[in-house]
Amino acid sequence: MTSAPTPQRSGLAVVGGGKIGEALVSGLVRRPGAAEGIVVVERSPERAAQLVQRYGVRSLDLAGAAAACRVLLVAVKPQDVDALLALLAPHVDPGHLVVSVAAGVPTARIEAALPTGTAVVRVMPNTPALVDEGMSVLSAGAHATPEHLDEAEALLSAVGQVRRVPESQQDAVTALSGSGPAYFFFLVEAMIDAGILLGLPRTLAADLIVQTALGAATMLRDSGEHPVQLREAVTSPGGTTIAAIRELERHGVRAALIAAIEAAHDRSVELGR
Ligand SMILES: NC(=O)C1=CN([C@@H]2O[C@H](COP(=O)(O)OP(=O)(O)OC[C@H]3O[C@@H](n4cnc5c(N)ncnc54)[C@H](O)[C@@H]3O)[C@@H](O)[C@H]2O)C=CC1
Ligand SMILES: O=C(O)[C@@H]1CCC=N1
Repeated sequence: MTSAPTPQRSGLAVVGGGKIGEALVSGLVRRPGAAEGIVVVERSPERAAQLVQRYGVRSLDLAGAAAACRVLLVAVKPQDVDALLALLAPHVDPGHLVVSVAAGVPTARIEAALPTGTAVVRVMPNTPALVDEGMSVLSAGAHATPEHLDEAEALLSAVGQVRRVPESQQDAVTALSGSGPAYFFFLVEAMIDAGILLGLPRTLAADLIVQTALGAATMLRDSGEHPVQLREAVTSPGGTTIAAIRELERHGVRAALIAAIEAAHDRSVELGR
């Protein structure tokens, strides 16, 4: 008996057009001609219409998207993944690659809900994909080949950097780079508040801090120096910076950051159960 031929498809379906779904779509459509190959599947019709209007992508239901697209990118909340996979499973065949960005959810749980042998790649992206400065970290499921990983990497490298890790490291990755942008935004927000306390206009305080964050991030990336060296270069003997650093240490900011990131890791593990 010969099995039915696997359909040849191209294209990407983003299932779940929320915050990260939009960040990925917005970056991916910047490639010339890409928008016509991108489909969104969104539970909310209003949200679907918004994404179609903003990015020129198509909106289809799950069956239509699975028929049209090779890569099915699952971007719903971890709590909604099981319900979604139950709806998706009847439409998945060996010609598909399923990519999940759901925090914490192991590839084994996704594979168990889909036809036996389905190729699954777990990815932790982050929202700076919106500006092509994303950090996406990939892990292969049991049936994903190096070619599947290459395919997922090619997709995500359009919106920033890509790394590969064993899946056992994904909860830590989620806590660092997945949630990471929020920590920096929080820090920036607090620093702007400090400017307000010191009597600066809010717009000036924001301009000073955003440019300082950008400059510091660029130095971290490009100087080849360790963060400690860069911080020491700012910290003049008997000066202003050491007065601030002493307060940061006195308030346990280093320990607070470590504890916060550990809490994010633990929540990722919990979401995966
Ligand atoms: N927001 C972020 O920075 C990141 C989020 N993630 C992961 O991405 C996933 C989505 O997160 P967000 O975008 O923040 O959530 P969100 O709540 O903004 O978006 C989820 C979207 O999925 C849609 N949806 C739910 N069930 C659906 C279904 N059955 N069919 C079609 N659409 C459906 C919802 O209407 C909503 O628009 C989560 O699993 C999260 O762990 C991963 C990395 C970063
Ligand atoms: O907060 C969350 O659960 C998601 C996963 C990583 C970033 N946002």
